[in-house]
Amino acid sequence: MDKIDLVAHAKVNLTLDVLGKREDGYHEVEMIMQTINLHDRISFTKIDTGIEIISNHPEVPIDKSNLIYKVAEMLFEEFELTGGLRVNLDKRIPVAAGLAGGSSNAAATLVAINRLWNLGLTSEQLAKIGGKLGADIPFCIEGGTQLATGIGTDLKELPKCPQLYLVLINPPLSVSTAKVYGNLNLEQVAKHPSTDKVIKALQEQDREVIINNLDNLLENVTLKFYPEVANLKDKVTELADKALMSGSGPTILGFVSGIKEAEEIKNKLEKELTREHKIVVAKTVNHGITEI
Ligand SMILES: C[C@](O)(CO)[C@H](O)COP(=O)(O)OP(=O)(O)OC[C@H]1O[C@@H](n2ccc(N)nc2=O)[C@H](O)[C@@H]1O
Ligand SMILES: Nc1ncnc2c1ncn2[C@@H]1O[C@H](COP(=O)(O)OP(=O)(O)OP(=O)(O)O)[C@@H](O)[C@H]1O
Repeated sequence: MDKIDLVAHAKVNLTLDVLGKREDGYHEVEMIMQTINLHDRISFTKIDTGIEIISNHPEVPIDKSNLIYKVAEMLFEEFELTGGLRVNLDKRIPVAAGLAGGSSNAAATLVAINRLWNLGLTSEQLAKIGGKLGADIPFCIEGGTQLATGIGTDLKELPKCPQLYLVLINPPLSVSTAKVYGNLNLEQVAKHPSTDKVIKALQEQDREVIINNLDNLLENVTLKFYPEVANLKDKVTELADKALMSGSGPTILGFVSGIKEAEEIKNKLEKELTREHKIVVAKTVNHGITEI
């Protein structure tokens, strides 16, 4: 096999709790991660030599700083692979949005190289390698609905989430995940997410309880530093059943009961917000990286 085409999905955090800070600067988290249908398409082709990235998105680096490149380079060295790799990235997931776009691309690269070079690695082994390059990468491989603990790389499969519909609003600003974690003062946090309640609701397939308990502790930092994100959340709160920030932000998610409601909010916000806002209707899916 010389070529493989993969779909790399975005993720949202249904809950995101931070339990403490570790000595290495990273934070202990507890979060329920969920894959959504918004995705990039990536084509991987074996070539004679080198790692080449072609992308349709001006904000995505195509040099060594691309997570795709980092994963490929790491695997080529670790497994002494011969030949090279050309990667054609059709980017649809907004960049630096809190949707794990780069991490998902990295997860796809692990899956692609494993298949193209017949490495025979299991998903768990790929996740372990991916975790060295980014905390969200292991989740993106299998995706679905999972509980992530440790720095986000210890994963436990949860009951599948009942289908949720949402509208994503990505405002035109980049948020640094490191800056958000770096400015978190846990002593000032009044309330932590009810992760256990959401896990129980997943077991009982109770959509209403899930929606009512969606919660992200990092909103304490991002909404404070970026008032425009706080305003956007207020706006979405008025329109959707529940508004929530994704990851470290700045994307705001509006959860609704169906696709029609999501489309209505999208149409309304497209008239009210500047054209630089990316607005996408999405739904939850139960799988991670998939072959086209
Ligand atoms: C915010 C989330 O996206 C939620 O899923 C993740 O917790 C972060 O995942 P990520 O972007 O893949 O994170 P990484 O690329 O590994 O780390 C980026 C930066 O975030 C901070 N970081 C990340 C994860 C973690 N558990 N504690 C942290 O303090 C560190 O400063 C790190 O330098
Ligand atoms: N394949 C990639 N796709 C998108 N961005 C990438 C990629 N590789 C490296 N980057 C860099 O990573 C930065 C963060 O982009 P990304 O879309 O992964 O953020 P994110 O969705 O906030 O991630 P997370 O939710 O995991 O914190 C970008 O500004 C970009 O320079």
